[in-house]
Amino acid sequence: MLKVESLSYKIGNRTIINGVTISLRRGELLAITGANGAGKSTLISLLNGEKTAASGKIMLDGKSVQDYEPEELARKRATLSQHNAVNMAFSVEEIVMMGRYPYFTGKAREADQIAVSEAISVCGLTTFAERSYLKLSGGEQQRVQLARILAQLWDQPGGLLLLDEPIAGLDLLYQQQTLAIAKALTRKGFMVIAVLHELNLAAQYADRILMLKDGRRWKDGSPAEVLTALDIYSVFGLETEVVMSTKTLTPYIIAKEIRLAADEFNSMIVKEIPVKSQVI
Ligand SMILES: Nc1ncnc2c1ncn2[C@@H]1O[C@H](COP(=O)(O)OP(=O)(O)OP(=O)(O)O)[C@@H](O)[C@H]1O
Repeated sequence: MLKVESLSYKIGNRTIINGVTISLRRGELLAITGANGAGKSTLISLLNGEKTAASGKIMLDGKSVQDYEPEELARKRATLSQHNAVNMAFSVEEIVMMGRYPYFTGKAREADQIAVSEAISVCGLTTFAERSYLKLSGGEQQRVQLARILAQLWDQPGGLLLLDEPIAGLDLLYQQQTLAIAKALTRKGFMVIAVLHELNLAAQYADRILMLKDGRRWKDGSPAEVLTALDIYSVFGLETEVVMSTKTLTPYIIAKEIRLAADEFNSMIVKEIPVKSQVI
């Protein structure tokens, strides 16, 4: 179980995350959503230990994350980040094997090889295994990174997967496939937290949604509780129509088209921005 209590984070005088509380049980998928700059990635960085909170507590399976040995934590918690800088020509298999580094020193064991090959196949990458990571498309690289973190927690049901925009840049099939994998993992007992901008996919796959606004919890609950037209307008400033699917009982969001008349468009252009002249 993950228990996050009153987490706050500041940069200078600005509070980026303000008293966020999360409670997540094994087998649950929580989607975090909110406008650009709301603090979603910062919250993921606090949860994965990349950033340190100014105040608050993060408890994983009854123990503060600060009290874990780094390797023990790496076997319980894995993160798919938005930015994965790889500069060397590793193969797909080698990148996925990096997920197993917390388990061995020197030579990978048979269990590590199995975890890597199974994670690769779940992510539909079997035919890519030998290819150079650097020569893959952005979406393909994203799938390799997903396979890497799956390999990391492969034999650790109950582990926590933190996914920061896991479907950004993926095609229609792999968006669904990625969230289906996340959902299937929750059925095995994993906990998943995924930052998602696509509200309809969040409604389709998440058990709960945490909506953030300006670093604070705006609302937390089932997709039907959180994704109301009023809440979406309050958080994103966008008018939508929310239709309830009678089959799945999940909300479906249809954004109202924003039509800009010529004069409205022109009024958005700020004229006479002072341009710094170059002194030669
Ligand atoms: N290093 C930094 N210095 C100053 N401000 C920062 C820094 N990193 C993040 N911020 C600010 O913190 C706020 C939250 O950023 P964060 O990346 O967490 O937002 P987000 O909700 O993930 O946004 P997006 O949907 O655009 O990815 C933003 O206003 C951002 O400008």
